[in-house]
Amino acid sequence: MTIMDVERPVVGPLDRTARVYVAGHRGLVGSAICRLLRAEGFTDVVGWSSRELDLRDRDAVFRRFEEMRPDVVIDAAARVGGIMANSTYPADFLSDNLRMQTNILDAAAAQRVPRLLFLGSSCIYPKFAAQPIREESLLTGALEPTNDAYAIAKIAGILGIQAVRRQYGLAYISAMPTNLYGPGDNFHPQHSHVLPAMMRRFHEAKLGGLPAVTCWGSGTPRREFLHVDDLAAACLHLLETYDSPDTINIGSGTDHTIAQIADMMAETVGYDGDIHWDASKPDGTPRKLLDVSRLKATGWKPEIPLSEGLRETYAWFLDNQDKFRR
Ligand SMILES: NC(=O)C1=CN([C@@H]2O[C@H](COP(=O)(O)OP(=O)(O)OC[C@H]3O[C@@H](n4cnc5c(N)ncnc54)[C@H](OP(=O)(O)O)[C@@H]3O)[C@@H](O)[C@H]2O)C=CC1
Ligand SMILES: C[C@H]1O[C@H](OP(=O)(O)OP(=O)(O)OC[C@H]2O[C@@H](n3cnc4c(=O)[nH]c(N)nc43)[C@H](O)[C@@H]2O)[C@@H](O)[C@@H](O)C1=O
Repeated sequence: MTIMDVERPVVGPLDRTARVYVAGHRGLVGSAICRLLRAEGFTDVVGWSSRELDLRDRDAVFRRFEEMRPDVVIDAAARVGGIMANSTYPADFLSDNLRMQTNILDAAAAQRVPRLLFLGSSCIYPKFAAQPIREESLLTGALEPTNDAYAIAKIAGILGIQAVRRQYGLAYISAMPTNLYGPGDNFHPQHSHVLPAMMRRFHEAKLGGLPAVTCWGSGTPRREFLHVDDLAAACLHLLETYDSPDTINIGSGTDHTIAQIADMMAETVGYDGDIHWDASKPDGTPRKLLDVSRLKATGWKPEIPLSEGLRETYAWFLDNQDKFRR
C-alpha cells in the first residue's frame, strides 16, 4: 500500500463507537484518559496491564494488534520515574521505552491504524533551552544528564511519528506534556516525581509528629505542573483537532520554585514543621517552562489551578493509600 492509498482521516470529533486502545491504561495518564473517554461516551476503550501484555515483547504486541484491530491508539505506556529513578536506571529507561514505543508504532503502522497519539515529555529539550521552551528548541543543545536516556527514547518517538507520516501517510501525532500530577500517581518514596514524593513525605511527617522534613536538592529549580485530567482533555482535543508532524507542548504556562512547591504542599497537607534541603541530591534542569502558544492556538487551555489540584489529589491520596504502588 502506498501513501496515496491511505485514506487520511479528516480531524474532527472522534466516533464514540471507535475502538480506542489506551496503552498504559492503568497509569497516572492512562487512567485519566480512560476516565475522560468513558465520560465522553466512548463505548469501546481497551487496555491491558503489563502483566497481561508486556509491550517490550514485539511478537505479543503484533498478535494483540491483530486481535483487537484498534481505530485509535493512545500511547501512554512507558517506564516513568522521577529524577532519582531516571539517573539510577538509565539503561532500563532507554531500552524499555524504545522497545515499547517502537513495538506499538510498528504494529499500528503495519495495520494502518488511522490515528495514533504518542506522548513524550518536556525533558526532551536542552538543559539550558531559552524559557519558555518552544518546540523548535528540540535538538539545539545538550540534554539534562539525569534523564538523557529517557529523553533520547522520547525524541526517537517523535522522529518515529514523523517517519511513519512520511512513509505511510498516516495521521499520527506526538505531544510533549510538562510535569504531571493527580489521582493515580506513583507515590514511591524514591522513584516518584517531586509532587507525590513531597505529598507522601509531608503526610507521614504530620502523622508522625516529625519536627522537620528533608527534600532533595537546593529548592531553587523551577517546575511547571499540569493536572492529569487537564492533560487527558488536551490529548482528546489534539486527536480531534491536530494533524501535523510537528510535536506540540502541553503545559499550564506557569511555574514555581521547588521551595515554593514545598510550602504549597505543607499547606495542602497541613504540616507545620521545618523544611530542610539535601544538597547531595540532584537538582536536575534549572527550569523547564513550556511555551504553549502552539497549543493555545488550537483553542485549548487548562482548567485546574495547582492549589485546587493539590487539594483534590491529597483527598485521593488519603482515600487510596492502600492502592498506590510502594
Ligand atoms: N508523570 C509525568 O510527570 C509525565 C509523564 N509523561 C508521559 O506520560 C506517559 C504516561 O506516564 P505516567 O502515566 O506518568 O506513568 P505511570 O508509571 O503512571 O504509567 C505507566 C504505564 O505504562 C505501563 N507500562 C510500563 N511498562 C510496561 C510494559 N513493559 N508493558 C506494558 N505496559 C507497561 C504501566 O502498566 P502497569 O501499570 O500495568 O504496570 C503503566 O500503566 C509516559 O509516556 C510518560 O513519559 C510525560 C510528561 C510528564
Ligand atoms: C516529568 C520529568 O520528571 C523528571 O524530571 P524532574 O522534573 O527533574 O523530576 P522530579 O519531579 O523528580 O524532580 C523535580 C525537582 O524536585 C526536586 N525534589 C525535591 N524533593 C524531591 C523528592 O522527594 N522527590 C523528587 N523526585 N524530586 C524532589 C528534585 O531535586 C528536582 O530538582 C524526569 O526525570 C522525567 O521523568 C521527566 O520528564
